Amino acid sequence: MRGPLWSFGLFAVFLAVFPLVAPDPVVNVGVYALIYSLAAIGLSLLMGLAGQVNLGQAAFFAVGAYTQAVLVTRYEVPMVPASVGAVGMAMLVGLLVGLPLLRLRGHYLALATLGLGIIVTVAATESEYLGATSGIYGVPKPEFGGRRYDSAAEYFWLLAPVVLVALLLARNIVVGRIGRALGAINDSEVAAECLGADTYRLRLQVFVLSAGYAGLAGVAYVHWITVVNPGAANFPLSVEFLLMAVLGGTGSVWGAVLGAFTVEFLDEGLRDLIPQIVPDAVGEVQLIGFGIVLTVVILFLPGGIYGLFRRVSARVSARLSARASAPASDRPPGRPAPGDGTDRGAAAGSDTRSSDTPAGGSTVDTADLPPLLTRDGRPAPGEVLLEVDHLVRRFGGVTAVDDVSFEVRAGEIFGLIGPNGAGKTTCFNIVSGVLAPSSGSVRLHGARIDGRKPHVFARARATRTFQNLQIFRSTTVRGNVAVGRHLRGTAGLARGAMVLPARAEERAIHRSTDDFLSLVGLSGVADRPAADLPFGQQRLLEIARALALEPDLLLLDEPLAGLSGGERLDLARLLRRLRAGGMAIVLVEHDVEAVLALADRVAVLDDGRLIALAGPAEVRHDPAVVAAYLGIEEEQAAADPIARSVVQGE
Ligand SMILES: Nc1ncnc2c1ncn2[C@@H]1O[C@H](COP(=O)(O)OP(=O)(O)OP(=O)(O)O)[C@@H](O)[C@H]1O
Repeated sequence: MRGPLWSFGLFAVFLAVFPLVAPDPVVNVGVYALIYSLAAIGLSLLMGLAGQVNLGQAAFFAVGAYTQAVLVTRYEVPMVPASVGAVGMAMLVGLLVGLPLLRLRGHYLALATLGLGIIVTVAATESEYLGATSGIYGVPKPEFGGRRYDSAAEYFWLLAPVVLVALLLARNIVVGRIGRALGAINDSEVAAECLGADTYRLRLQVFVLSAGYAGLAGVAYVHWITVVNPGAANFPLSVEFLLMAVLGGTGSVWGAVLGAFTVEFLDEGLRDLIPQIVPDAVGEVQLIGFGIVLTVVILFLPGGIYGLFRRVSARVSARLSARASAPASDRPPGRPAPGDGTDRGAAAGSDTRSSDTPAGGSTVDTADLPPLLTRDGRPAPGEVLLEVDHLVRRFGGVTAVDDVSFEVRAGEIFGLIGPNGAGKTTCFNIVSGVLAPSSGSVRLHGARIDGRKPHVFARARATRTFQNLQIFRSTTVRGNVAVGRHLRGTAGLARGAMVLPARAEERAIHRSTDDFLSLVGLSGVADRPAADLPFGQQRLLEIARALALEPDLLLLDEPLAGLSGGERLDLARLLRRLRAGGMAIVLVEHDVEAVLALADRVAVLDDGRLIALAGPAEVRHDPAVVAAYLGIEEEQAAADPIARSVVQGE
């Protein structure tokens, strides 16, 4: 989807040369391909980035074309300011449609946009002002500097820079902060939200932008054919845009352009070919052949033409680099120990203010462990950060959380334990906004957050990891951590599209990802696809990604599960250093001994109810806890490696 910048240069050369070498009828098809590619780029952004399907892209195309035609012919507005108005109108309609619909899940947007196409077609047909079925005639060919762009070659050259710029802006959005967040949402909406990505807002922005691209295509269209009629909004054209995006490869801005050229030339070729095979073939019969070819291509090229190109080039470059690095390939990637403080991760902690105040009421001596990720403005250790008050959550007849109350203070590790099905994860889900409570409240930094979305939780400097891993599988290890930096960046759609203003921020994000990866010992695999990591490393990656948010409150759901012995010890040490830095950590963990060794206070849930809340020593001997767990033995504690390491102050 990203595509190197040199490919823009290559494409620019192609666009410059094409009208010189191609015969006029072919250039004419090329003009349509360029016009439609603008609408397809918008659709591709919407489908690939926002994961939404629009079956009425032609409606926005028609809104752009009609607005341009009205402004130019009825009000004599010059072409360029009129274009701004036309694109703005398409975006406004996109905003009005998207505002209610993007709140809904499922395929409502696709259905509603299908309806929008019909509404625009009928409205244009019935409106005398818009010329009814005949449409609006007499839109002039563009004229700049006394030159009229009325031949196919001239119009092609006029459009080429517009398409190039549109392509470049779309590409910048894809590779920047907004594209990264939307890609993460497609992989795991809940995880992206918990890192601060506001799904609704981001999808709405892309939908409006996509409508703007279609509006621009409408402007280019109406100045080429000099007339617009209700057919501009019809369903077959929307399907054609859809085919361009899918055939080229959804989510790839390059794919949209490839798709537009392929569909237009296929269309043209089939128009000539099919009458030779079926002599009386007209209109729709020709389209059957068109449909068959497309179906075959889609069946055998699920990633579209651009996907095929990427797969082939990835295979070739993998072979070349394997050949080049054959002698050194046996070396394992460098992998510093998690939280050992000797790599760049130490810098992430050491360049912030040092803290000499360990957790209030800590049972563990952390004086020997340098604090990590301290930050100015964080509540002082011991101050209440999270207040959970009489929380209840029912699922039908099951009360998963039953009147649970507790507080978590800055600078403490708070254990939340209980047998299977006790309600621990449900508690996490409510606190982090993934679920709304049936009753009760959650306050963070004193403000109520229950029932709000997870991105609100993240904005309040809190985040979480997941019992069932929620890795962003379509990106690299580093890409995952970069999403964790979403709220530490500010580049929106507009600034992200102009790559230069956002460049400094992107560089800073890139650099900081190394710091967070080194905290969990994953620097050596930073550029590997996240999906390729073994389970334990994926768990560590989720922790690094959560730390990238620099939270005041961190909820960890079974962080030790799947880790090797060494990794568990390293993670335990990392958590103690984070606590020393003033972070509050809530730990849900089945390894009870590890929790009792690490935590300052422990809450025990059983069957949704809070049966104990005290220091680890008291919890260990609490009769209700002992009954729930069928006994917690002292010998077990002595044998537990994390417990031993804590006692020894390692
Ligand atoms: N979405 C849901 N729909 C229906 N029941 C649910 C749902 N989520 C949780 N539950 C039920 O709520 C109860 C508590 O589940 P929860 O996952 O919170 O427990 P837990 O303590 O995290 O368990 P474990 O340690 O096994 O992960 C269980 O009985 C579970 O079946």
